[in-house]
Amino acid sequence: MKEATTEFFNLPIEEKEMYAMPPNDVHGYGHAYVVSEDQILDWSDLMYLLIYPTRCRRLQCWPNTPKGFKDIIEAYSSEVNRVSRELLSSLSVIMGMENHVLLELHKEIIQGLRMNYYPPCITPENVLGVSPHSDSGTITLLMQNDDVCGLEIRHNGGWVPVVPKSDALIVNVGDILEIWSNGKYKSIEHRAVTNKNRERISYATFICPWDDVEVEPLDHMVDHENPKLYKKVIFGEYLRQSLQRKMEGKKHTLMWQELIEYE
Ligand SMILES: O=C(O)CCC(=O)C(=O)O
Ligand SMILES: [Fe+2]
Repeated sequence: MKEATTEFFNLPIEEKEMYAMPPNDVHGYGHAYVVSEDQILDWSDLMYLLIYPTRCRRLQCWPNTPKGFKDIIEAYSSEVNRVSRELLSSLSVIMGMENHVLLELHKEIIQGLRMNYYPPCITPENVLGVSPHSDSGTITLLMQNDDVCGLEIRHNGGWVPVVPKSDALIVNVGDILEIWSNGKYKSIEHRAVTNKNRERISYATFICPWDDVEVEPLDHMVDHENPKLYKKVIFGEYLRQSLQRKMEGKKHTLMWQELIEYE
């Protein structure tokens, strides 16, 4: 997976543009969160593919080069899908439910793969690879290069690097798990910084509920001491709203909390 993806991003731009993301779309090769002509873009390219359910795939966006890349993506993603189902099952138990509950709440898992490519940057202090944000789904499973740092998480008002470990996936809590758990598990604010000498690639698999799933704090996570903190959202609408905004850390989740206070 790592070799094939590196080869893909190192192809001439004309070849990568054969898979270009259409305007107002998220599939294919391009750039995330482009919301205005005059914004400063993040120092990265990406390739986004919807993997599951298979009937939703846009196969014309799946790269033909390098040879066999499609099969590699398929094999990698089906293993990550297996791991994510195990994680949802354990999380259900940790949250005091039967092991199938979180998976069922998704109706059908939507799984997306975002491959982020960060070229070296001669002035890394002036740009970000990815601006601060939290992921919108339930959980994210992230693989990164073994030997190039870049990912940082927000902790105590500062940024802490997540040092790569070979053969390890990083699991991020996303906004939907934050809502279901009524804020017990907070989605993690994170960003990626760039590097002067080395390119870096990361592979983020987003696990999300089906588009029309209504998400709100689970009944048993709300009680006298833990009043309901989030209002109900429809996942698809929530996702589209967050894609239309320039990333600004976790401001969007705070916004709903305010909404509920004023309701
Ligand atoms: O490159 C990274 O480590 C982070 C990527 C990321 O946050 C994302 O794709 O949502
Ligand atoms: Fe992210």
